[in-house]
Amino acid sequence: MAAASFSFSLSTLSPYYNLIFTGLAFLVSALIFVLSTRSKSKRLRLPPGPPGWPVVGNLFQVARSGKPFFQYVRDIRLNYGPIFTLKMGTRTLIIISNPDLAYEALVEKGQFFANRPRETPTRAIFSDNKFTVNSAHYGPVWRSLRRNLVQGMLNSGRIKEFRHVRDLAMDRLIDRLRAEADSNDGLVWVLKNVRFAVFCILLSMCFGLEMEEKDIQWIDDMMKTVLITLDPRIDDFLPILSPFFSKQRKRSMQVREEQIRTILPFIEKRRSLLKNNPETSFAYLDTLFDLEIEGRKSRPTDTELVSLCSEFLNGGTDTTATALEWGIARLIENPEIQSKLYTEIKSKVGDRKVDEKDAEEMVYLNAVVKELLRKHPPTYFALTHAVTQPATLGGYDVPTDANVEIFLPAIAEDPSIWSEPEKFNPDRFATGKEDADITGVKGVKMLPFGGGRRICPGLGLGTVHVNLLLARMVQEFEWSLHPSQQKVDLSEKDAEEMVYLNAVVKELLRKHPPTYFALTHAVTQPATLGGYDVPCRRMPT
Ligand code: HEM
Repeated sequence: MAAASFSFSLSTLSPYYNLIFTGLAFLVSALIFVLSTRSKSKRLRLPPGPPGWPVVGNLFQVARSGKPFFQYVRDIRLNYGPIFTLKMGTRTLIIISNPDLAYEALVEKGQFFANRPRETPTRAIFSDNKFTVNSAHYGPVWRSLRRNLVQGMLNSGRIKEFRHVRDLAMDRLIDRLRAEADSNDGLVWVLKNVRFAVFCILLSMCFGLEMEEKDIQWIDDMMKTVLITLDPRIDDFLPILSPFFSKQRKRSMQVREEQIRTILPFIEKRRSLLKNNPETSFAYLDTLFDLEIEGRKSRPTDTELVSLCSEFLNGGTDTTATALEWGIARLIENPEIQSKLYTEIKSKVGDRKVDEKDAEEMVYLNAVVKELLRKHPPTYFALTHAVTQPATLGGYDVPTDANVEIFLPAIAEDPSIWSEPEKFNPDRFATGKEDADITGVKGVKMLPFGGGRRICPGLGLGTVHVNLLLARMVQEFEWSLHPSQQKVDLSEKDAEEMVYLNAVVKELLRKHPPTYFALTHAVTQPATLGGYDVPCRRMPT
């Protein structure tokens, strides 16, 4: 779901530094809270962690480190081991970075670790008080919503029914890339284009309506605004400061109203389409209108429908686009892998367009995608889990109000389960020398879709999208670095931005230039661009 469950960065915090210190001086009532939590945690045997300050815990240590949160976690785990505690204001984070502990939590003790922590007030506004699959407590509402999503929409039969939608979106994506390259000296913005293609597919699956491009863009812009609004704020960790954030709360309410105003007309359109033409082809929304929720008499309200549709649209958009951007970057960095992949596609389909059935059967393609998801899980932290009742993990206590975070890169980098884990090497899977069950059921080696009872229900659809997009993009174009760049930027700063999807959207639009990759169009003869040789291998079909 759009992805990161928890994000925290210096830039998030620094503007509030003075405010917090001043605020704390006269918020004496906080002491009551401190005393009560301290006496409670004394009785618990929490995993070790850096000593924190009263009230704020480790909040400022993380901020002062000047590192992105994921980097702070990466470093600090060397001191505190595979399970440790960070106190972020009123929130207790228990961070796991070891496959056995992840297995213990998600599989062996899956029924206890299947909850979500309490939501921030902003998140509660957008989930309509935990009425989405992702946000719902582990209980009857979650069961009803998840069963409906999986059985009604994300099972393999249903996914196949929407094949024509994907084919159309792929053709449009290729056309857009080509047009952008033609008008821009061969440069294209991978993330933006792929994101839009996936968004179109999900939109069509959700509403089943013909939409004009301007409407699609309008909804997409709205969704991005929502993601930005959901960015964590300091008062999420220190609710006592919330009086200082009334402006931001007001803004959240406005964005929510805007979201409802944007989505509701399409819900109404679908309602009337179903009424006038009951034979019309199926859409996810149809399963929601009359959905019976365990333990509740009423059907979902209009605003709840808005939240559920938004969840569907957001769940697989940024995650898939992020995977693809990493994929293209890795292929540029490793031309021999790109070449091998192209050869496999060519020998499988000749000059015909590669389709998803072909993609399913291609051993090397599947190996590339698996290696991609191992090396670059689109979310660095599998979404935050919480326990339904006090539990233990690795011999430590886990209280019900703790956020349990699984730090996925640590598992991908673990030399005890992967040979040369730092290397991007699809052959590890293609040759069968190494393998992994990505659901984690048979043992945890990689968890790009999370695991246990809350495992991503879009695993099948997400995999189809990544496979098909990569296959089509490699079949149609040869990907190479623009001459203005010396090497592919695979720095973890980018990775961090990709994890924190809210930030990606914001940062990419505001600060960063598009990710520029050059497309080569000539094959019959070598070409030059800006005075440099452009390697040419084939003509786009
Ligand atoms: C490459 C694509 C995708 C990736 C990498 C991905 C990743 C994830 C991850 C890591 C989780 C957290 C699992 C956990 O809590 O342990 C998750 C949950 C979820 N994902 Fe995905 N996802 C993808 C595509 C999709 C798609 C296409 C949809 C729906 C259209 C979707 C809908 C959801 C939902 C609803 C949840 C919450 C499940 C629950 O709480 O029960 N995802 N996803």
